Amino acid sequence: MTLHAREVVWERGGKLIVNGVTLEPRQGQMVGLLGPNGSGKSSLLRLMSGVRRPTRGTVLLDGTELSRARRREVAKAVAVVSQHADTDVDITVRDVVRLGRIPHRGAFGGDPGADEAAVTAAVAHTGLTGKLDQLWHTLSGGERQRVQIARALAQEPRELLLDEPTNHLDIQHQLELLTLVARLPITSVVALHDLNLAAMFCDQLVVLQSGRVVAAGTPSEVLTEELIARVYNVHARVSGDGPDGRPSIRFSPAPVVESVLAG
Ligand SMILES: Nc1ncnc2c1ncn2[C@@H]1O[C@H](COP(=O)(O)OP(=O)(O)OP(=O)(O)O)[C@@H](O)[C@H]1O
Repeated sequence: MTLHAREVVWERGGKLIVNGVTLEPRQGQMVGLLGPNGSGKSSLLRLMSGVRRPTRGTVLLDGTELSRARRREVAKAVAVVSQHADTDVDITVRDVVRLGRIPHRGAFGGDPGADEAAVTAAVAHTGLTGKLDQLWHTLSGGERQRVQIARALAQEPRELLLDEPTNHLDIQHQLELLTLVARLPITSVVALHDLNLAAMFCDQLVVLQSGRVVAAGTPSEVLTEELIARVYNVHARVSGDGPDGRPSIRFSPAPVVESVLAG
């Protein structure tokens, strides 16, 4: 069993932002959530993490509706890395990563040895060992993103929800992060904009458009020239010469409108 969304609908201001989405990742898989800006990826992740409740449909954790599950059990099982984590408080990298251990603390405290081991491993995996005492607000955008990922890893979740985790990272850290997530023995759902990274790392892809699933399957099944043209409105060449024969996508520049060039 794992974290499943069944026919979820989320309505705001009379608009169906998520419109009947079913997402049932298999245990241990990495599922890429694709779609243009505003297609509902972040909203769906918020429904799956329990931050928002669906208007209709259900999100199930091990078969129990998320809203009925015990908060601590959800917090232990599901870790979230959202796009816009920020704080003005003077807090160090170590403090932020330690926040991931809160769900593991019972009424009589947790296991300090296990907490420290989880924090140390998470920090090492994300290449932050030298930065433990640095203040959060002095970090670069990419370093902050890695700290949030370290916090999620320190939580030792079974399910990991990541909203565009690579958007501030340089190419080395993008590849390292997705390699790490792909190798973790947990289920992950990752919203991504980079179709080549999605093709390279994900087991399954789900494509949203206007809140609906318009394609789902393996990267080779989903990432076709026809789908990319239809959903993203761009021309692309797709070949099978990515790593392990996965799709590799080469985009054509967009046609430029003369009036834009004229300023
Ligand atoms: N609380 C809200 N109230 C009203 N509209 C909302 C709310 N949250 C999101 N939306 C709208 O829902 C749509 C989907 O937003 P969402 O952030 O889920 O898209 P996304 O696919 O993650 O986009 P991006 O790729 O740009 O991050 C957008 O049009 C957004 O303006």
